[in-house]
Amino acid sequence: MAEETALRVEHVRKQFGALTALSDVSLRLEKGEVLGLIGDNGAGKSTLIKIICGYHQPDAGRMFVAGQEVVLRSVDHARSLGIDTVYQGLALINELSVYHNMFLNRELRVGPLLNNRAMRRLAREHLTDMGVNIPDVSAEVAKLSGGQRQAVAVARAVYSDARILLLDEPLAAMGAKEGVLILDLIRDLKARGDVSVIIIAHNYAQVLDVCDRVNLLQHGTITFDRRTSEVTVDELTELVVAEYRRRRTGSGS
Ligand SMILES: Nc1ncnc2c1ncn2[C@@H]1O[C@H](COP(=O)(O)OP(=O)(O)OP(=O)(O)O)[C@@H](O)[C@H]1O
Repeated sequence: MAEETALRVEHVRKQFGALTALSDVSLRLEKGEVLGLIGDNGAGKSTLIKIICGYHQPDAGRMFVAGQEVVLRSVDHARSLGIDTVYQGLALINELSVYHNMFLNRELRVGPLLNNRAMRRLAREHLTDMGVNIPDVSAEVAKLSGGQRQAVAVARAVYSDARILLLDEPLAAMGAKEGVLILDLIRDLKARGDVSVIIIAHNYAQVLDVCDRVNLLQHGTITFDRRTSEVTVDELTELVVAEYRRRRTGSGS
């Protein structure tokens, strides 16, 4: 059978000086799947995402992309393998237009000149394709709402042929309306079936709403892996709270 697992992480460990951020993390992401990564503050979620996107190198462990083992040297290297990340508020250049942002570092040209007309048209088409409503792609990104900015960042990552998309708290600090826009975008991606997504989120209701599976990261390892159809918000909350209580009372893990 063809390899359907988009990403496999095996026994990854990451140390920052004396601090063990990840002790032994293994996870898998199936093709077309949306995986929610949850865990308390400081559990190591961002560290894991930064390893998968090539920003940090792990101290131990292995990674496989579509069945092939990879040793990521950098974010660019990961990107060349179709792994792209969207960080909250970090992805775009505010002073540039929506379409310039979408073609950043891969501008279309006619000879030495920028082909603005083609970039505008393709940006518009692509955003419409993804169900993102941006009235004017020539507008500066600074003029967009937080949700629209996030949507443009996701669209850019997808447009760049990302096959594995890592969203680090895409819904944080967002209004209800903007949150819905991003959730819809993630649903559209899921419907396409060729992009696999890992989302870090603190809102368990949203995780259950949009993800196929959820992984809980606790004391440097994945302690819970379940299909979202088989778990409730209360169960997830209880798992995290129980761990928090254990730590506070010092009764070990
Ligand atoms: N570059 C770094 N240098 C030193 N320590 C780090 C570094 N990055 C993360 N850490 C530490 O590693 C641990 C895990 O941090 P990480 O940001 O991965 O957690 P998180 O689960 O994403 O937390 P949050 O939900 O609060 O964003 C924390 O104790 C953090 O202080």
